[in-house]
Amino acid sequence: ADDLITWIRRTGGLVDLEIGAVNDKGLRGTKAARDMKKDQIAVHLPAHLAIPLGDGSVTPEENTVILLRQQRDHPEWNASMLPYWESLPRMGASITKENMPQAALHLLQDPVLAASIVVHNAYTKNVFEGGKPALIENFAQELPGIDLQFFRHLTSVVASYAFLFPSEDGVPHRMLLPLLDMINHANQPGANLHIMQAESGDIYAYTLRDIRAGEELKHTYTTGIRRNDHCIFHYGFVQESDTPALVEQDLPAGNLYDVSPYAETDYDIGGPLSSKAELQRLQAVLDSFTTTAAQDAELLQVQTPWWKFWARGVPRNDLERMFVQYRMMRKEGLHYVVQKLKDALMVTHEL
Ligand SMILES: C[S@@+](CC[C@H](N)C(=O)[O-])C[C@H]1O[C@@H](n2cnc3c(N)ncnc32)[C@H](O)[C@@H]1O
Repeated sequence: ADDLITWIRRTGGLVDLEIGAVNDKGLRGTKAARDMKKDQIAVHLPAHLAIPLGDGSVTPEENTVILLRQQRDHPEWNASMLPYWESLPRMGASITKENMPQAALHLLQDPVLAASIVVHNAYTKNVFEGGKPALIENFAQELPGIDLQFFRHLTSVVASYAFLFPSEDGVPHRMLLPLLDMINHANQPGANLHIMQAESGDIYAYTLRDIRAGEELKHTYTTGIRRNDHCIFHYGFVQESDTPALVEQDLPAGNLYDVSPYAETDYDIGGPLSSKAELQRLQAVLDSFTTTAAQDAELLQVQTPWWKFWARGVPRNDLERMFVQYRMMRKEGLHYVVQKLKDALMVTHEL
């Protein structure tokens, strides 16, 4: 952390934050080093430290090939970026759709999300094996030393660490941004930082409100991850929310790639989704699970006796616990909305 911060300062940047563990699981993130006022600059990253990748439509696999070629073709630049490469997560520490282990996917109790992860895993492998000849025909020949496992890992990092910014030509473009990619995500209104690119190309992270020393700094990632199915798929984590929330695919017109135009408030009395048909649809989703939210909560209890580890369905590591937590929170969201709908339909005498 110190090397990275020193390097950025030495190369013309400004850093006014700390890097460290931000929760009891040791998640790495950033914190305010002192009390900060609204509109203060926490990081100024000079344009020359940004690593440009493809435009917004380019896949993480293609961006990874772009990055590997850049490293190979510009050895001096590659060496100068060493503090950044060293700050990136080691193999096994970044888990997303590109490299998520498949054996435990059934714990999600979400066949659509599980299948999409399997398909994406296969796509990454296919690119590595030359299935997209226009991109790269033979990894071993062109980029010796890069095996499938490393390609999956780097693609996962590129997918979950790159930033997407609007540009003057109207085509958004992606970049890797040292240090700024250590800042974790929060949905609005939980974020306290905003990251933007100035006309000069320099990038700034500035405070959205007053922040106390030691508070974690968070910004809202530009890849939409408001809901947990998107969050697991693209970033490999789940977010807790104050009120139980639905996942994207449980909302009409929502799926893993599209954001639904609806939200929980649309189930309020008189709202566009306040109907008996919606109640039946959501109740059917809830009834389709093989465990209840309460049973899931029990499985997640930390003091699981060792002998229960061998019982079927008990999560045995952080990834498995996250999968169980995902399905538990999904059910809680469904319960919450089903109850809300029942109340609304009682009032309007539709139930
Ligand atoms: C751009 S990185 C952020 C820095 C990262 N925590 C690290 O140690 O390098 C994105 C990754 O951080 C983790 N992450 C980001 N926001 C999070 C949050 N609110 N809760 C838990 N993990 C989060 C996820 O693993 C995600 O894929």
